[in-house]
Amino acid sequence: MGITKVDLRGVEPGLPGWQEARAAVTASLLAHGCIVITYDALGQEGRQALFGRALPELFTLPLETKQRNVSTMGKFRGYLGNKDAEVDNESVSIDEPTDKGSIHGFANLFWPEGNPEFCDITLPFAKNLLKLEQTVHRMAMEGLGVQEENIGSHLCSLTHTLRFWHYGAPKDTVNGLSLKMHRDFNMSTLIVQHEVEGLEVQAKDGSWLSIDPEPNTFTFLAGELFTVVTNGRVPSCVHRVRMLSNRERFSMVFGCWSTVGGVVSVMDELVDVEHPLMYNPCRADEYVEFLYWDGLKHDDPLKAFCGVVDKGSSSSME
Ligand SMILES: O=C(O)CCC(=O)C(=O)O
Ligand SMILES: [Fe+2]
Repeated sequence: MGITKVDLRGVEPGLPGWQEARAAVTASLLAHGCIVITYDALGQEGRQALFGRALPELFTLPLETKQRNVSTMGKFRGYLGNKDAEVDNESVSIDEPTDKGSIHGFANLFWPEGNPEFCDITLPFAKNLLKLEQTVHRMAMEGLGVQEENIGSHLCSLTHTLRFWHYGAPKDTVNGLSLKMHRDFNMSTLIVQHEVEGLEVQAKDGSWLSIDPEPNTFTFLAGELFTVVTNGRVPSCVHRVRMLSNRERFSMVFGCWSTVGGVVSVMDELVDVEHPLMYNPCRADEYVEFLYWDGLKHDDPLKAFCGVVDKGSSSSME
């Protein structure tokens, strides 16, 4: 059994096909925190321009140039590099990629004469990914019974990044592990693969499912903040990158975050007698700091950070 794949091309609220697609999206997110989607976000030419030209060019630039990619929005937002570790991967990221100025600012770091092709492709691509992300969030919220006005304010409270990854041919030639297993600590992620396999997600029974790098497919992963807003109903997806063919790989990741300093809370409708409140309101930037300093001390860092303490199990404290 693999992760469900759903075709969201032309699927809009109120049109035929919305309810069936919503049921499939909600069921897969509840089961795995993951869904694979067919969507028109990047045509063949755009795919070739980004994966075939811009990213290979960018990642062959000197390290000092790539390290100019810094973010004012918090830890883990700019250049990330692991080239000296047991894995060979690095990435750069654009804050607010649906803004033309952000994309130009990013391109100018690497192509001082500008790169109109990169900018002209990336802006509409990021806008398409934003629309897809909003569709998936809306489907999950509707599927769980959240009211329209709360869905609207949730969608308005989000910010975005577009991260580009490069993985060298795996150093670990037996297992091909190129990015360690992890949960994303943001709200959600849409992953775009190209030609080279790698993304694997963990099913509930602990087995690993690989996601084919088919063109026009996008993998939506719920992050830990999605678990908070859904009161624990949607698990954050555990995933990793494992490349069994001896090739380099590029991928693109559209990340969704709460606003910097914004408070993330469980949605009212998702707390009831059967589903008592699981998480206290929390700030994502504080969670990132917590993970950075204390994350490794805990099996479930999210619970340690903002989980509601079960009063029944605290009797030894009385
Ligand atoms: O490159 C990929 O497919 C996955 C990247 C990833 O897991 C991440 O950016 O958090
Ligand atoms: Fe990830």
